Amino acid sequence: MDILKVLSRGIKANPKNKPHAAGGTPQLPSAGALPRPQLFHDPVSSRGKKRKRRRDAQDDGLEDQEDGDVSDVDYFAPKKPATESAPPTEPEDDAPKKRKIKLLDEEECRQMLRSHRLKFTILSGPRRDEEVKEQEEEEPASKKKKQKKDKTKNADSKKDDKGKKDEHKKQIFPQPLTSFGELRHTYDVSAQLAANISAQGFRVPTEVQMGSLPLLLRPATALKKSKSSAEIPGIGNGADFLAVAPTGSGKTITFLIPAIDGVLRRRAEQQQGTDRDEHVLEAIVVAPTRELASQIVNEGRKLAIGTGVRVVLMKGNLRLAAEEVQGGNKARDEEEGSGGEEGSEAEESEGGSGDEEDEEKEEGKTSKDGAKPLARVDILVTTPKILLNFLAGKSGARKMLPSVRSLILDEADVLLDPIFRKQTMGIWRACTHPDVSLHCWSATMASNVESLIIKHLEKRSQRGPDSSPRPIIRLVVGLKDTAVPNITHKLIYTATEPGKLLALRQLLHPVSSADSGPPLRPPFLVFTQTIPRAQALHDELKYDIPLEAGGSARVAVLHSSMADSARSKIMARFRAGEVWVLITTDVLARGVDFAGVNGVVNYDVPTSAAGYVHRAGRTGRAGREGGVAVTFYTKDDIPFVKSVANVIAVSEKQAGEGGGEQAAVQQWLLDALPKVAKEDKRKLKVRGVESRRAGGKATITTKSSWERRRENNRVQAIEASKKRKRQRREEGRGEGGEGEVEGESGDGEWGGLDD
Ligand SMILES: Nc1ncnc2c1ncn2[C@@H]1O[C@H](COP(=O)(O)OP(=O)(O)OP(=O)(O)O)[C@@H](O)[C@H]1O
Repeated sequence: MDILKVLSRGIKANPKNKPHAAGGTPQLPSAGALPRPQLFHDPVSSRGKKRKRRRDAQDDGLEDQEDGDVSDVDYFAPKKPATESAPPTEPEDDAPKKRKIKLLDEEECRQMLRSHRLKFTILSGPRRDEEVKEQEEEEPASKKKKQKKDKTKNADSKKDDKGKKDEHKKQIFPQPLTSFGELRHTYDVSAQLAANISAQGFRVPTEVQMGSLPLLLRPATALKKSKSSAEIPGIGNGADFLAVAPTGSGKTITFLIPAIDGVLRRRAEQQQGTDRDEHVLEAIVVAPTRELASQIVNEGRKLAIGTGVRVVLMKGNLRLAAEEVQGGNKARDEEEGSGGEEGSEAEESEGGSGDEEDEEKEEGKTSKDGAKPLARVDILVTTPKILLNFLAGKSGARKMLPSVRSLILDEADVLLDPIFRKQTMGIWRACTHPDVSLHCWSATMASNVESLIIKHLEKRSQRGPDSSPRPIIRLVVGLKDTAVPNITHKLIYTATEPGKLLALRQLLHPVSSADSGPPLRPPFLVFTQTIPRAQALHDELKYDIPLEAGGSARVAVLHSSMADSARSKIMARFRAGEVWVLITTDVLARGVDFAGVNGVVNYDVPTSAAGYVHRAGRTGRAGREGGVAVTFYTKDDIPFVKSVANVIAVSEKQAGEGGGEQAAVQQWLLDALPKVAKEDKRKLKVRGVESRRAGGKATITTKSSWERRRENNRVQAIEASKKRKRQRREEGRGEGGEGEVEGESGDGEWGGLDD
């Protein structure tokens, strides 16, 4: 069925839209035939060396397939849930045999990393011996200075800190992963894990995979050819890691592969005759919403098929192996953060509250059933609060998770934002293994969040002699972190709210609206600021799809105050292509991967630049081109639209389309938009545009307030006229039936207009 044709509801076909008008199979842009998962591949001419294409990589046949036809890939197929019992895709014996691969020298690494816009920086780390000496010599002097000048104390220590950090901020050039085949040959991952990765059908690693996997799997091998790495103390113990990479760039498998590999390796080291039934909780992945957590579990299970590694979603009734300690950490909790202080709207917008309510209900069941057997878990995936509830324990006792070696924060910036900070820090503190590593992932990372991570990691590394010192390494993919370079952006001004709804309808019926922006083809996501607005928009749009095309079932709404089961059903229907227009709040803005989504509509402007990046990033996944993000703004948004306009301008620049007539954001607009004060930005992030909060202009309708008032007056006038008629009739009856006609004119009907 031609979706576009049906949606156009019989309007004459625009000859410009030939393929669809002709009734041909629609080529849905985001499901296009040539997904290039790599976003950047610049020619690098510096230092006169050209990138060599290695023989070994060609042998794997992976690079050669990069440009192959993948039109057979069905992006609308529902995501297959991974089941534990599924047979291994490739038995160990049939897995590719290991081959030795020559490592690139440092200059080759540098060239290749630069060409893919990968930048590794050491943010902090243990000092070299000579540095420690130097610092000790300086210390007494700086102490005196501190006592002397109380006022300048903070400024001085900040300067010192900055100096120290800068000293350590050096770049490194680890081996890039040029093909997935290298995981087995060079980085020694298990044959089964390698087979599971290959079964996913990925052909080339994305940039974040290219950069991170060698370093996270085998840091010693990844840095073997790097002369500068000899000067990085502690690198042999691995690294705490921060990765900032574009939306849809495959971060999920990038953190899951090392987590699964870590479990398998330790098993192999500890018990030679591996007992597959013994499970020790080794890694925790924290994600902000239930939808994202379930998706990660599903991805993890696909990678873990046949390895014996159990990837489990945290539930309220799950009992984990934990160590109980007396006395709470209340004081520290309070000191750490202001969890929840930002108010319910912010929690809703990030999916905090709704999930947690459901989880709390489940938790109720747990407490009655204390004797449940321990869950068999190697890798736990959780939202913050449900795990924290488990850890909180009763009567002052607090549970710790000493076996956890790796804490992974997906969407780390939001997990360390005040909304979730207290909960996330609580989980981090419960991971008491001296060598626990922290890996943070996101498409956006504000500098204050990065500083917070560094501060806590540094504090932690000073804890005691048991912990092995290691550096903190940051990887940034791309020129700037706040961009979505591979999609088309549109910023559309409508003077009023009703105008916005009309414009959205035109996008739904693109044939009739040649100049209302790019045609949007279903499926697409529509984001609103609040739950009431999402519901109201759903009410407005649900009858827009004709019955013969599926009618109201094609439009759905999903938000955090819905029951968990309803949310899951809608997710499944959207993934299966049954729902074409999904109206939602920021609960689906982060992490959720719908491969076939062609467009994103910001019906309400996102409340921050990061918010825009994540929403827009729901389309154009894995480098697919053709995705469109349309953002509407009205008068009310003008004070806040600059951050979104900036992201669009940067995205176009990264894509090499900056400036010119075609740019979605012209320079004059950037210049004209007012700058937002810091305090207003903060308020906007927390509360959104004030007038759209419930009680303000939460209602969504095509009618202007003037029209609505006129309609209301008309109804009242008709009522009044009828009443008068009745009265006169009664009076006439009393006075002999005179005067019935007089006064029955339209005067009454229009009389209410001036009130
Ligand atoms: N090497 C690859 N080649 C092609 N597709 C890939 C590759 N790696 C991952 N993918 C696919 O890319 C899509 C996006 O991946 P993923 O959800 O991990 O992105 P992400 O970086 O976490 O995005 P976000 O920042 O939005 O959370 C998924 O459908 C995944 O299966």
